[in-house]
Amino acid sequence: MVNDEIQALTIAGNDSDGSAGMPADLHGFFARGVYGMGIITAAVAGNSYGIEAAHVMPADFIKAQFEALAKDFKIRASKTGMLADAEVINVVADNYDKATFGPLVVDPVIITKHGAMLLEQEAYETFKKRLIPLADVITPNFFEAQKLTDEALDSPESIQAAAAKLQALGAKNVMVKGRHDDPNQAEVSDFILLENGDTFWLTEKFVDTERVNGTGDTLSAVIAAEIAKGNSVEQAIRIAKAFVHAAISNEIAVGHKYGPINHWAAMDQVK
Ligand SMILES: Nc1ncnc2c1ncn2[C@@H]1O[C@H](COP(=O)(O)OP(=O)(O)OP(=O)(O)O)[C@@H](O)[C@H]1O
Ligand SMILES: Cc1ncc(COP(=O)(O)O)c(N)n1
Repeated sequence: MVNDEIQALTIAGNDSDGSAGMPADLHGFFARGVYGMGIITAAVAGNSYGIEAAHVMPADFIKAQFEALAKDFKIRASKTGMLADAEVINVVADNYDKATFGPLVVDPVIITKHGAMLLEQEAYETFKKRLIPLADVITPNFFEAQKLTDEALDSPESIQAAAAKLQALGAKNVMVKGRHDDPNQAEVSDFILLENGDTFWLTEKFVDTERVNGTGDTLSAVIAAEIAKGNSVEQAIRIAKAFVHAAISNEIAVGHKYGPINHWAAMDQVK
């Protein structure tokens, strides 16, 4: 049998409530017509109120997952999510071979919207040194871009400067996601710096909802899925932004507090 269905991989943590981490990534892959695989790095015990406990996978087990996949599949693009600590970052960087796993989208998962730390502070330098140089695309949110660049992001110019710094650290393409923590804001704008130096802003209406778990996970997964399908990085980013916006704009009633986004609606609305 020919091994030619389009295959993509997420290297991420599982969130038990399905709203974020690997489940959100796999929903994103599925919605974009790509077969999804997952190397699990950690698991969190979470629900729509927050995260209650976390467990990190042993490094040799993470390595075993890379080895198992490398023997069998033709993966066209991958993404990273929660990496937890320096040991996990090192094992991912040691085993990430682009010829086998394709271009890499790095979503620097550092802290959840609701304040749970998903990457140890001692691991930031390892993340910069080992993971950012592997990134074909990096998608920090506002807070993560500040942490990784030591820039205070308080103006469009400072956001552009932070993106340039991340590119200087080795990421080919950079998407710095805009703030969305003011209920009175009208829009959310993300800044994109491409490998060839081109830049643009992507702006959408701010959606005032608490159901935004897994937005960043889904965005980076859809970027990986679209790259796997052969789209350019710019096309992949534009599709992912439209997909996540549609998913945020159509609430679903799962959980009592901070719910997941709606991948079904996005699947119908974004072709
Ligand atoms: N309330 C909102 N209204 C409109 N767009 C939003 C809203 N929240 C997030 N976005 C958009 O969703 C995308 C994901 O960004 P976000 O900043 O939520 O990622 P993140 O914080 O990394 O997410 P996660 O914590 O799930 O990893 C971006 O394009 C962002 O502009
Ligand atoms: C395993 C895992 N990975 C990533 C997130 C980010 O999620 P959020 O959308 O809540 O910030 C999460 N909550 N859990």
